[in-house]
Amino acid sequence: MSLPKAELHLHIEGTLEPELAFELAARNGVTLPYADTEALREAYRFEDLQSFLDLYYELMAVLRTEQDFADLADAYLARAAAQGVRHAEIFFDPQAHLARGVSMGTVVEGLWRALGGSEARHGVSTRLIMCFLRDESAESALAALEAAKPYLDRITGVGLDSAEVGHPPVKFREVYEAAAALGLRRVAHAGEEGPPEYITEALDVLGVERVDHGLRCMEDPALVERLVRERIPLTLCPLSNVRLRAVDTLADHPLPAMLDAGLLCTVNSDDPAYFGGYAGDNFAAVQQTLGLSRDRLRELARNSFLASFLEDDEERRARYLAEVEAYEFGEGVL
Ligand SMILES: Nc1ncnc2[nH]cnc12
Ligand SMILES: [Zn+2]
Repeated sequence: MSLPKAELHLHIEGTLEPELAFELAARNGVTLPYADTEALREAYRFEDLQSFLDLYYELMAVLRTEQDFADLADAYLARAAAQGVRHAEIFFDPQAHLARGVSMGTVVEGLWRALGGSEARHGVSTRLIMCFLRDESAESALAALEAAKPYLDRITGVGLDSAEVGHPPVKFREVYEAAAALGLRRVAHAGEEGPPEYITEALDVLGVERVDHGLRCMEDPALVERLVRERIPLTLCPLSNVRLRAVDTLADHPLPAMLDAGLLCTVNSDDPAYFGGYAGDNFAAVQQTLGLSRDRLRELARNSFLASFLEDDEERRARYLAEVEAYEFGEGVL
């Protein structure tokens, strides 16, 4: 058995494994500019966030039908379940699909085909969070929010992702106000490549309840103190940080210092098909390389459920938390 955990920072488009990419390309008559899965994997050497995003958006061309999105999400849920994920709050990037002529309905209905059966098939409860692309305009984000209105019973919240530097949270003030008025929960990527000020702005201007990454808060002690005091969860993604060079090596990752500072940290996979591992792989990597104790690992698992949007199902949250406390570390994968 694996350590029970919630995954709170996961881009469903970032779970597209090379094998599925080629299968969907064949199914949809799309030609990929790579000879085979090996050649594609060769392209997974990133300099920074942008070099990853270029490939991430390019490969989305294979996602065209409801069934494609269902197959993508079902494959993720199977992998996540095998690594102890009991609850997943899943990001998707509607603007990247709308721009290719794929409708919001196709995306949401397709994802829902997998998410709706996830508890029965995989034992994983789910939530869906639509992200705005911060390198696109606020008007484009508002149009995506408008297109999502018929599907709001399936969408728990909004997020903000894509190229961070030069696109501060304040650009999306009105969009987040509109999302809040619709009853949506709010999160945003901040402090991955961008400065600590973006984290403060996401909290103060966008009203986010959780910060995705938030790594660079460590450059500002007053901000760390505030995040600790207000119990703001951070969804860290250690293997992503190494692959996108937010840290030099995993051994340099500030996770232990962040936990020592009292921050409410969680460990997640971000875009596991591209960054070398799913949720359990990220836990195993930080255990092995950063030497986290079992108490720390249990704390990370506990935090993941505390930080999750399970307010509408506190009974379930309590059950998951009890599973974390009862977990016995052994030979199994984390
Ligand atoms: N790590 C990341 N940062 C920003 N945008 C993303 N979109 C997918 N993965 C992302
Ligand atoms: Zn992310």
